[in-house]
Amino acid sequence: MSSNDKNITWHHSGVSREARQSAFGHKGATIWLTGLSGSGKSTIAVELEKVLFQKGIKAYILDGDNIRFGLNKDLGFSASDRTENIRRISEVCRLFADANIVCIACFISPYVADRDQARAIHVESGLDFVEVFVDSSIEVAESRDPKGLYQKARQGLIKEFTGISAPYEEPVKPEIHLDTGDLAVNESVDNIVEYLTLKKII
Ligand SMILES: Nc1ncnc2c1ncn2[C@@H]1O[C@H](COP(=O)(O)OS(=O)(=O)O)[C@@H](OP(=O)(O)O)[C@H]1O
Ligand SMILES: Nc1ncnc2c1ncn2[C@@H]1O[C@H](COP(=O)(O)OP(=O)(O)O)[C@@H](O)[C@H]1O
Repeated sequence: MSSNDKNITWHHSGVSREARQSAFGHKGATIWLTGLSGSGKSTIAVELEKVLFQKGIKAYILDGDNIRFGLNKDLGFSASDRTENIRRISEVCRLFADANIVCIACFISPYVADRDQARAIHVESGLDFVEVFVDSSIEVAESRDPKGLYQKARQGLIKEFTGISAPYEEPVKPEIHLDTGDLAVNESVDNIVEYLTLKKII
């Protein structure tokens, strides 16, 4: 069903993107962190948000666990629920980026097609989308196990757990690839900040 079949109309803002960029002194964008549970997405996001904030850049984290407390509390971890989770999040990220915020999205987002769709809706709106592969081996992620979830998954207490009993499709061509088994948190953050600077997003 097209939008017109539903009798809905797109309303345009009276404030241009250029005016927002000029007022904020930087662009909006979505930094999309993808990786296994325990790979370091949230840890890197928190440090990145602090660094950006200290530079006067408007940044905000959207994190998988948090979003699942509210907006997506109706969704579980089946493949179709994960796809719907990422679809909704992608739309929210687009709104943040359009509002000229640097939106830091931390979601396992295990499927290439879902991440490609997230990228596509940004590109069609003329917004930057930076895919960051937060890469650690399953062994490293499991040894960290900050929430004890791998242990529960191994015991069969959590079904469809990513990396154990559900798939993770690695990014094909991410803008940034961080090996968190090798890089310290501040080095990962520096990598992202350097990229944003190079691309004149900040
Ligand atoms: N079955 C299963 N598989 C993976 N993760 C699980 C599962 N059940 C609960 N959790 C917790 O949910 C967090 C992942 O949510 P996401 O919204 O990022 O997942 S997804 O992108 O829809 O795959 C994930 O957060 P992170 O550890 O920060 O990645 C877990 O805390
Ligand atoms: N180099 C590193 N980069 C990121 N996290 C690391 C690193 N080394 C150890 N850790 C630890 O690994 C855990 C990663 O957990 P978290 O950030 O919640 O991952 P995710 O959000 O991907 O599930 C944290 O306890 C963090 O302190």
